[in-house]
Amino acid sequence: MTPHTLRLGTRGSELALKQAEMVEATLRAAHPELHVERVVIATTGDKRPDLRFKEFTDGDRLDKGIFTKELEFALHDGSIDIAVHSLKDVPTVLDEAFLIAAVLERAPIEDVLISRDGYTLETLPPGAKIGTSSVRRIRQIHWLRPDVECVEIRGNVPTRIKKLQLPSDLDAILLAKAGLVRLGLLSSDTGLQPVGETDILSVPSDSTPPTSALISPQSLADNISASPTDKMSVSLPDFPITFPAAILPCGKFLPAAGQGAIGIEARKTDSVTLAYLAAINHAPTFARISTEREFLHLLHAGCQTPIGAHTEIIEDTLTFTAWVFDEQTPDAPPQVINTSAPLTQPLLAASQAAAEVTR
Ligand SMILES: NCc1[nH]cc(CCC(=O)O)c1CC(=O)O
Repeated sequence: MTPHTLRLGTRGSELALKQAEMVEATLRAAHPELHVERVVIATTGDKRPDLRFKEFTDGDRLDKGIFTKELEFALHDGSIDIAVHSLKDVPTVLDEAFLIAAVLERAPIEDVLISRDGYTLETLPPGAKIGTSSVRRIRQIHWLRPDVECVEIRGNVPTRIKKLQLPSDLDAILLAKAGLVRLGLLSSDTGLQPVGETDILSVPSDSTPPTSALISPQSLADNISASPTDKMSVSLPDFPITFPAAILPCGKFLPAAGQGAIGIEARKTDSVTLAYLAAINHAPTFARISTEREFLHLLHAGCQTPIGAHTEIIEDTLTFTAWVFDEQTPDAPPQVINTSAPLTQPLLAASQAAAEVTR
């Protein structure tokens, strides 16, 4: 019998191809008999790297699907069976013929500040210029550090990193940790060690004081602010400069809905494909992204709306935090919303949160 072939549509960026590879590997592991064929499709967002996000319009409305539309055309005409997306780029309202049928296990969801001089959000000098085109990142930066300036940049992940090279008027850029990890560009700074390890090693073996006495409050503070989990570096192959990178913890800086998740879109009527996908879906990730995307949907928001969203699963409970910035009032602080719901009811955490938003 000839094996069943599943045609997988993806964008052609380095990150998209990496993510397509991950989906292919997961499908093959679950279905060794399946033949997966890759189809690379350029999207409007890829074809016009010169345009700013605001300049993509569909009729007179902002085009929300610049990285997804062409993949959906191919799903429609049957030239592909599944479309692989960075879920945060996928509009929350899909064509009624399609659904997000599965997600892979989520990567880290944080944003990362990459700079030439090893800045953190706190140590950026006044007047520093930060490259990002995301309204969510711009509003959070403006709120947390009104004295620094955001500058629009576009391009794929490596292109943006290279924009930090001198002569550049950028002091830092913001990117998602997920993309850096998937492209293998992020590494821990080896000079930094976790709290405890260095101090304990320096103790003579014949004395055994309690470990707490070995670490002064100051060294603890230094270690916490420079722990290897939040101080890292970014380097590109074939590029001479390594840039320091600071991970922005989710308690301080909120990611986008769906950040770090890879979504697989399929035709609702294609039961054969849906069965293949059901077997690879990562249920906890699916619950989390369902809350995050439903919240945006209820607020009629897209990826170009200034909203930060963060879910966590704690035992059988899904907790949700959202920061909603008012689009009309650039200096206003966000509304901060916290809800939780049973893990089995992710949409409830979203509807309760949406009901709390006043506007
Ligand atoms: N809008 C671009 C985009 N879409 C997904 C990612 C990164 C991977 C992810 O968040 O899943 C990026 C780049 C970035 O924000 O740094």
